[in-house]
Amino acid sequence: MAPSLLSVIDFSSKTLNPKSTSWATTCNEVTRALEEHGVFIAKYDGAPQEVEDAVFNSLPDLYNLPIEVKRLNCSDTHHGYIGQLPLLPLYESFGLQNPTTEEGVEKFTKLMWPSGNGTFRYVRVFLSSLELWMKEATACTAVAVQIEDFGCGRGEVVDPGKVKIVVNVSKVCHITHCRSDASMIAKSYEIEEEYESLHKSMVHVLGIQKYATPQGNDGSPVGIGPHTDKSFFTILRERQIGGLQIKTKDGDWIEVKPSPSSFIVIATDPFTAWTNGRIEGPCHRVIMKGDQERFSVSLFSFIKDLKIKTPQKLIDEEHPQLFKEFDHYKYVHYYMIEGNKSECPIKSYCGI
Ligand SMILES: O=C(O)CCC(=O)C(=O)O
Ligand SMILES: [Fe+2]
Repeated sequence: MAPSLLSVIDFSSKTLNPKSTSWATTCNEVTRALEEHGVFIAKYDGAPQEVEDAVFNSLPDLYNLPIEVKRLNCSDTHHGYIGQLPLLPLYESFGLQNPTTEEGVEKFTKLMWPSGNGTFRYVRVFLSSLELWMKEATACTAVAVQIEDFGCGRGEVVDPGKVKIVVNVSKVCHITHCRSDASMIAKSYEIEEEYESLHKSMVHVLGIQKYATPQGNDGSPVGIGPHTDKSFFTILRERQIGGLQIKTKDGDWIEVKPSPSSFIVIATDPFTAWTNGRIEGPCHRVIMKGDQERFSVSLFSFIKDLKIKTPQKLIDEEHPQLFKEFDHYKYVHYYMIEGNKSECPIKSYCGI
């Protein structure tokens, strides 16, 4: 196992000041980390510990429900309940649709606990703090892509003036929670226009994963096997157990060390296509060790009713277009049906 070289980037609100040069530096760090490993650790203390405890403490209750109740969580977009898979005996997961809305969490809670569950509602509180941050993180990535577009390479100092409009807008979102300022971006840069429309078409699913401990001495420790994510972006939180491993471009596995107030941000297949291959979704897996079961929650974003298209500005003679535009849900469906047999499903699906 290679030592962990993953970047830890501080997103706590004090350092997120769009007027300061530290914001532009953060954007650069994000780009570099994502270009290198497709993943980074985001320090963010905006989700209060009690809320997080409430969320994770309510998860055993969810998994202790009878199997026929768990199976009530079905979905036509492959985000229902998964469990009892002979090839993945340790793994179970739920997909909670629209988790950042009150209705989404309410609907799921009623389905699982018709007479209510007072604790589970904290999921929404937890996610609203996470969602604010996620807006910043994805905006930050868009800014980073844009910086590259201005010809500023790795490690160079970025002129903050160039990223001002985008940065200000994302901060406004952070404060007001609204996106009425989109036209500002649309006027400025082509890539921002495309990013904005993607952002408007973004929906979320909360993945709630449980990994049991391996059975007996010869039980396989594989919680979930090597895969790349099919969401547009993944933000993951786990509970101090460890076990997530990321494959580097050299083929080594890096263990992601659990740490408090941290989220793991993972690029994905659709993100690879959107950035014209600049940022690749990394292969990752979960290997269980020790005798504690493991829970994790992941905020997966998806693009609905709008094709994902590489921004024109990321295509030139040096960077010819690598992917055709595609529908995100059709790609997910393709993956579930046949793409999972391919070495690189996004290339097989829409590669040029
Ligand atoms: O639980 C984890 O740490 C990873 C989960 C994961 O990779 C996924 O759900 O796609
Ligand atoms: Fe994953």
